[in-house]
Amino acid sequence: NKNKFEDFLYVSSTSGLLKLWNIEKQLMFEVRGYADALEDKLETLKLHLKTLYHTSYPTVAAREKYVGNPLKAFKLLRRIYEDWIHLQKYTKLKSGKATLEAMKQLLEDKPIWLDMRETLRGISRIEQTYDLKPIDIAEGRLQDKQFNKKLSLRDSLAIATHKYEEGDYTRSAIWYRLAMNIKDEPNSNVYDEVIGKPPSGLRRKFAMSCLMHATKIRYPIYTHKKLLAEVEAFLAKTSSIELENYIRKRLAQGVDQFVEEANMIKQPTSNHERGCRGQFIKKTNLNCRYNFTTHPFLRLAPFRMEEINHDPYIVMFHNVISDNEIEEMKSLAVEMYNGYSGSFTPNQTEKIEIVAHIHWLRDNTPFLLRLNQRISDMTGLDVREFPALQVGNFGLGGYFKPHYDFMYGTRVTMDSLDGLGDRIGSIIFYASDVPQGGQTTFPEIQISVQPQKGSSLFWYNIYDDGTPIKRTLHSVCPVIVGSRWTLTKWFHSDPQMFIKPCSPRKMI
Ligand SMILES: O=C(O)CCC(=O)C(=O)O
Ligand SMILES: [Fe+2]
Repeated sequence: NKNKFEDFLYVSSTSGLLKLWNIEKQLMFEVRGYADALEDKLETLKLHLKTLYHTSYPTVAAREKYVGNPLKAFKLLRRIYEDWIHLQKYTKLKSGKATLEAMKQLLEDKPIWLDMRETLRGISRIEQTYDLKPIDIAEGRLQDKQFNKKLSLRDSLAIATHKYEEGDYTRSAIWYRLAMNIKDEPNSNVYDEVIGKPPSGLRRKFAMSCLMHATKIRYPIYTHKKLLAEVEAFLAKTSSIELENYIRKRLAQGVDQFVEEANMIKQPTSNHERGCRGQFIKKTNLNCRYNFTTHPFLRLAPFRMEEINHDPYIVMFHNVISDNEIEEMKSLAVEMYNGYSGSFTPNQTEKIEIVAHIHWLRDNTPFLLRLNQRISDMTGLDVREFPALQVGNFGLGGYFKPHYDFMYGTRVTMDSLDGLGDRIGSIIFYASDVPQGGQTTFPEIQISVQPQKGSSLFWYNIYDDGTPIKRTLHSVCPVIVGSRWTLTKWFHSDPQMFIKPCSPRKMI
């Protein structure tokens, strides 16, 4: 069934990636079954051989004596006349037919090219956003954590090729260089025999990347096509000895040289990136307090509220969803769909991306009722007209570009607002800790919030007079390590007409 996964990418959520983990587990089970079947056959063949001759007959005289025995001679002739053809047939029998069929079935659901490309983009996004060094990634260091996983020659090669195709020649040169330096991998003989030898021509690809990199620095505005023409013209008048010298010189220079050269045409670091790298200065004029006021019930069980920012008003509520509730949420959201990035700017040219997998909880389950009640208690806002909640689960390098949650004055129609008016506020429940990356970041006000399991983040997107608050621009940093789960609700304006607590309109 080809269409089943036409659009659904495994890599876009950890729950999708878990499916892949299960597929590989089953594949390994089948291969083991296949190997067992081969072993059985081997064993049978060896046993059969044993039934033929028990003694060796080293001399001609001994062998002549053997065939001189009528019983032995008769058996010999009959065997070759009748039996051996069957043995020959037996060798041709396919072992482990069922396991081979099962493997074929499993591989029907293998990731499609788009999945592979998104995986490569995810890795690249982590590398670039957090300014990680390729060598660190290849050796299993992500920020300050060392993991016991290294990238293989084929892994590095796939990344290098991807960078080249994406037009990042600096990094493709660095990754090709890295791939060239990977030698004597453990079990590489077995790997080469089963999977095939890794592609050759690494030196030339490295040279191409170096030349494209150098040319791009000279002509930053050139398209890929023009750069390629320039490089090919250069190559046409370069002898193979000259090229080899060039490669040696480039290899001797090391990677710092590449980075230094690339810095000459590099875009400045964005606030989103700075936020992800933990470079925002911590605000000090903020308080923690208990919210007793939005609902009478809260006088008995107040929410612990931490102010994150004053204008726009952003607060974090602590311990507002329990581990049990989170498990319940996940069990209600087994089937997940692509969640797309929507850049809600009027003249957007950017491509829409799959950023996570989502599930809309719409059924009137006890979970939904309970959470909506809590959200009302926490915020004082009315959620009865739009009770649905959105579950989100991010994948490898999953992120969200800077965007607004309001739709004010954009191409988005009222239909997509469920006819309930603009999204005046947003609340995100963090349904997991994220050990590395995955912060919710506000680039304009330079605030970055690390998800904490059980907490939630709430802010207003729009002033009481209906003006959108541009400073609510926010993004999600690429997840480096961890499984990022969220539960989101957007508050629409119309149901709040008479109850929204008045926050003063401030001029910015
Ligand atoms: O998951 C987050 O932290 C924010 C997600 C978000 O901005 C959105 O879904 O609009
Ligand atoms: Fe958002």
